[in-house]
Amino acid sequence: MELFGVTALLLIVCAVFILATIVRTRRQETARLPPGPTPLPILGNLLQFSGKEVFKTFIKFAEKYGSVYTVYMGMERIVVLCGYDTVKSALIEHGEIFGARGHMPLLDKLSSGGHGIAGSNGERWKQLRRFSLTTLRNFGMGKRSIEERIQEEAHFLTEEFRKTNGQPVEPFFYLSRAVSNVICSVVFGHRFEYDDQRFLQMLHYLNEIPKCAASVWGQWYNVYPKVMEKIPGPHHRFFQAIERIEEFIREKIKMHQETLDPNFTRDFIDVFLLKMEQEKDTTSTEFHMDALVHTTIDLFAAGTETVSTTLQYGLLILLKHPEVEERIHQEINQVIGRNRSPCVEDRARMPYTDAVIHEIQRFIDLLPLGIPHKVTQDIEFNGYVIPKDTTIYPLLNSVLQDPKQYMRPHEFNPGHFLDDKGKFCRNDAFMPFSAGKRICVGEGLARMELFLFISTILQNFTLKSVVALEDIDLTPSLSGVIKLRCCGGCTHSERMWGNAIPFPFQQHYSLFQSRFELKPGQIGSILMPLKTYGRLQEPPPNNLLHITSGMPPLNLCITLQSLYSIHPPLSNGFLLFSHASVSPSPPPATEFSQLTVI
Ligand code: HEM
Repeated sequence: MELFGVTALLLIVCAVFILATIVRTRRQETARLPPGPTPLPILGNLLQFSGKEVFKTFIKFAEKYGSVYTVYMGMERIVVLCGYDTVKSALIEHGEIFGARGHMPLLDKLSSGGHGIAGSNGERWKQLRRFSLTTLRNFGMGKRSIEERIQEEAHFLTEEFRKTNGQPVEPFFYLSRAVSNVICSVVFGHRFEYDDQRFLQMLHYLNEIPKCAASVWGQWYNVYPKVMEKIPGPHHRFFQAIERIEEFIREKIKMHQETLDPNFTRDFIDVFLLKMEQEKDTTSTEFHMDALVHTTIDLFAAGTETVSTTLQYGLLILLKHPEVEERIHQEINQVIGRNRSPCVEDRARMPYTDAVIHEIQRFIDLLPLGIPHKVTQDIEFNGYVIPKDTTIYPLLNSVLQDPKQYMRPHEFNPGHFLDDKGKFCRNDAFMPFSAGKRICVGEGLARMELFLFISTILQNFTLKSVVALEDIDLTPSLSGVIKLRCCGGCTHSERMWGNAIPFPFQQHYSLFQSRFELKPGQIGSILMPLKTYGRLQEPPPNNLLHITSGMPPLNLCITLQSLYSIHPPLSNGFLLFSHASVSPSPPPATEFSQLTVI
């Protein structure tokens, strides 16, 4: 009995000693880490986050713990960097150490465990990034420059707008095709017709990626990937989308292999295939089939959704600020006129337009959290020690809306990029593309596209809102890793994605009533997929339901209700309230056509 008592006592002493050692080691470790909110076991600080606008919680923490702090997303330790000075110091001054890609399960899934540029590190990342930048640059200077490809596409886009003949249109529907065609032309060597079924399928799948990243489901997946893999939910659409995109890219590569001519490289894939051939005997080569597939996916995906969402959001902002749009029209009139297409050189002579585009990007703050980095070694930073391999969030939102850098950070104000003489003025805290070693590969291309598309659209059309300006809501409908802002019914669709719980029909009903009025003789179009999501393997580009005027509102609602009850929304394609109508007549010599937006 006595022996038992002594053994028990010894065990207790040992347990207390071990526990004390663990607590001491953890204290020592955490004492040197940046401060932060106290985490719970397993959950970390998750309960303190607002599901919808994660970045706002990050900003709140910064107010309490300072510009460098530690949070735990589940069990993963993350050091968050806030404000221009801190982010610049890390990504630029200590760029070598802060320049690695951090852990992000959605990205790992997209890059199939670290192939491609965005998800890789080390020698693989260096080689693939350098190769992609050089190849993109060479295409820029080649026979048919990237600028010409964008001009051509902007022309197709305005022609498409014109074809709608006064009917309302949803700009995103068109913008994503046009933008994607630019990167397709560089990567695959050709553009697609706007009604090409395969192309539309791919756009549908591409659209699932940001939607997942912006949704609560995507955020949970980023924290508990293994658990979420097993739980059903809309995030599985993302996995399916990646598989389909990968199949498509592999098909394209196969076609390229069959027709490859070493003396005439048509596009990015051709140049990569030749590089693979050159290095086929080098055992350490990074140029193999998986790298080609995933680098192509990176360019195709990153090159489509980012720019088209920026354009879509940008048009909405211009709608809300007609005085800004008017000044762009004046600048277009003075510098470009009506008889030629806008070109990149015009940008230097159009400071106001340039400032507006910068301000659009700053204001919409597309990737508020940035994309995670990690540190490649222990580093003493701002008085703290960040251990090797810690995931880093460079909070781009805190840079783009840093009150020390921008006069009125939460307002849309092109003056942020203009001096008192109206000249364009740079601001180093303009970091929508991030900064340092990992800065966006497509920055140059994206900036060219934003300028050429916006100036071409406004050279041909004026935007007109059919709702009161104060009813135009610029709040993003979803905001996780990426902010999404869609319009009209799309907002609903995005919210559905976020919550995955169907909204009661009544809400749709009131939305229709408030936003969609059919007048006699007028045709309104509602873009609506007719297949169920469950059965839907392909996007439904042509399954558009056109509801003509004269249909009694009741009928309209019954039709929608019955469709809605069987068909949960699936993408931008669902119930997209038309957003703009385009004047059918060619532009008069001195005036612009009208793009009426609801
Ligand atoms: C408005 C448009 C765009 C925005 C706001 C944007 C923003 C960003 C941001 C914030 C990053 C993360 C940088 C970091 O890790 O710190 C990034 C990375 C990247 N972007 Fe973009 N991007 C845009 C357009 C494009 C385009 C058009 C392409 C394709 C040509 C592209 C390709 C990439 C790639 C490949 C990466 C990964 C770079 C790396 O990990 O080294 N992006 N982008």
